[in-house]
Amino acid sequence: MATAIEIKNMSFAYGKQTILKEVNVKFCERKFSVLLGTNGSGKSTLFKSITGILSGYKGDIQVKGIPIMQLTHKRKAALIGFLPQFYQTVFTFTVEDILLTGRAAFSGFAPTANDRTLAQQVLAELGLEGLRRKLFPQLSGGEQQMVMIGRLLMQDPEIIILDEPTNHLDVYYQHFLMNKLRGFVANGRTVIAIMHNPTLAYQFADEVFFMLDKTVMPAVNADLPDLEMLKAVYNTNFLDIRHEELKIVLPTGHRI
Ligand SMILES: Nc1ncnc2c1ncn2[C@@H]1O[C@H](COP(=O)(O)OP(=O)(O)OP(=O)(O)O)[C@@H](O)[C@H]1O
Repeated sequence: MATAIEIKNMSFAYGKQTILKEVNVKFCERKFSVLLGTNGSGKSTLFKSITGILSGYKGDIQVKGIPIMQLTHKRKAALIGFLPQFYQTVFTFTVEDILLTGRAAFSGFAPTANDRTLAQQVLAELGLEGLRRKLFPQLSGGEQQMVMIGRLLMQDPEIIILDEPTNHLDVYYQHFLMNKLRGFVANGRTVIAIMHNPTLAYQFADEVFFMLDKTVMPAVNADLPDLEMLKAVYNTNFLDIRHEELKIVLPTGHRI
């Protein structure tokens, strides 16, 4: 299986605070990989490094064999799309404007007719047609999140990296989005996401990874919830509940 992203001997510190230590991990092409881990364990720091937002790391991060920092802006936009955990717009852009900014690396600030047609298609694909002329800052958190997913679709990168994509989404839209992400993979894209819900991770991902002790560990079996690993990561016990094909892992909430 070809590698989309490879991280070799990577370490990162904010000042004297070491966040990531000797991370070695490969994310496969055309797979849906999920990274689980506790708050503050370094997941976003890792993803910001993978996407070239943070550059102060030691070691190597390669995208399809090329060090991320050597990619031109346009090449990077064709390869990697990133949904950050936090975003803010100071300008009162409409939803359509926000979608069109997804094409900025390719069309500059002059969207083409094709870009506008694509925006219509993306709105339809995500069931957001009614939001087209609305002002982005006036949308609900979940609506904004779906529009930002749409912006990624406009960019149409080979590798989609998402930091907590189900943030703000209701339970229906969480499943809707996870199915969409599976669809992207079926269409040949690579998806890598940080998530906080182990049940959704095991339900939808091809590969599961854990952030533990400042490094990334792969799950031994992404089809079978690893209760011992979950316990080590989250410091709480988990119940493993089966309902037909569904594997539900439920934290008991008691600190060990
Ligand atoms: N810009 C920064 N300067 C200094 N420390 C930072 C900075 N950004 C993050 N940190 C610290 O680095 C650690 C890792 O943060 P990070 O955002 O990578 O965690 P995370 O695993 O994504 O957490 P969460 O699940 O809560 O989003 C935290 O202790 C955080 O306080």
